[in-house]
Amino acid sequence: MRLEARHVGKRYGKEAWLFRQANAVFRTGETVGLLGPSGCGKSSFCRLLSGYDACSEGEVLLDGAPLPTFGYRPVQLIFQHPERAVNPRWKAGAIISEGWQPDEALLEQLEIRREWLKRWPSELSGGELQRLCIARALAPQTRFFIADEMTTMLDAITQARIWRTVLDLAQRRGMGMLVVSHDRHLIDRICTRVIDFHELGRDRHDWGD
Ligand SMILES: Nc1ncnc2c1ncn2[C@@H]1O[C@H](COP(=O)(O)OP(=O)(O)OP(=O)(O)O)[C@@H](O)[C@H]1O
Repeated sequence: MRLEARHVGKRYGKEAWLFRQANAVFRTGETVGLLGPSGCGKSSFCRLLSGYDACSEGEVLLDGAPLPTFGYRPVQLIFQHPERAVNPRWKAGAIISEGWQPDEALLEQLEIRREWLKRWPSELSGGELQRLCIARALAPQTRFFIADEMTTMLDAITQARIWRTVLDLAQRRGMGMLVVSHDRHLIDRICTRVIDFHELGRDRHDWGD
């Protein structure tokens, strides 16, 4: 499968364009790293790619067709801030099984404890909540998995364990991965290709506001 950003641009309200004419193609089976300085628009780009936000111009295509607007999302995004990705009025057990029922083995690999499932999001740490979000996003229908600073809030050992689990699943299922991180060491270790956000094929001279 192929996920494509075609002449994509984003601006918030009447603010200046954050980026324009961004082009990129991602394929299932590859793990791509996305690098760029803080504030350049990487998270915004990921939200467009996963269908969580609308492009101000251009389009995102999955095998040549627009992303589905209902049902389970084939392009899953793990946000940098998990507390913004969950419904605070749902208990963890309902959150995790929103799109599918993760199996015991996955919960164990992500070190998710059963008792967390009875708690409200506000009763969980950022790292615990992030692991629930990761499990929620790993349904068999996920074709692309976008990790936006996914493990920043976790300790090194938990980070390594989670990446091993996610990468192993990605390989077995032939998922496509897009990894956004300021950790160059992580990107170099796990990615098959690295792209610089500023090199997504846009011409800064033609922006205009
Ligand atoms: N919903 C929004 N409304 C208005 N401005 C926004 C919104 N989301 C992001 N921005 C602005 O867009 C710019 C880019 O933010 P974004 O989070 O996409 O960058 P980033 O490259 O992911 O940064 P970082 O590496 O620090 O996470 C920032 O100036 C941010 O304040």
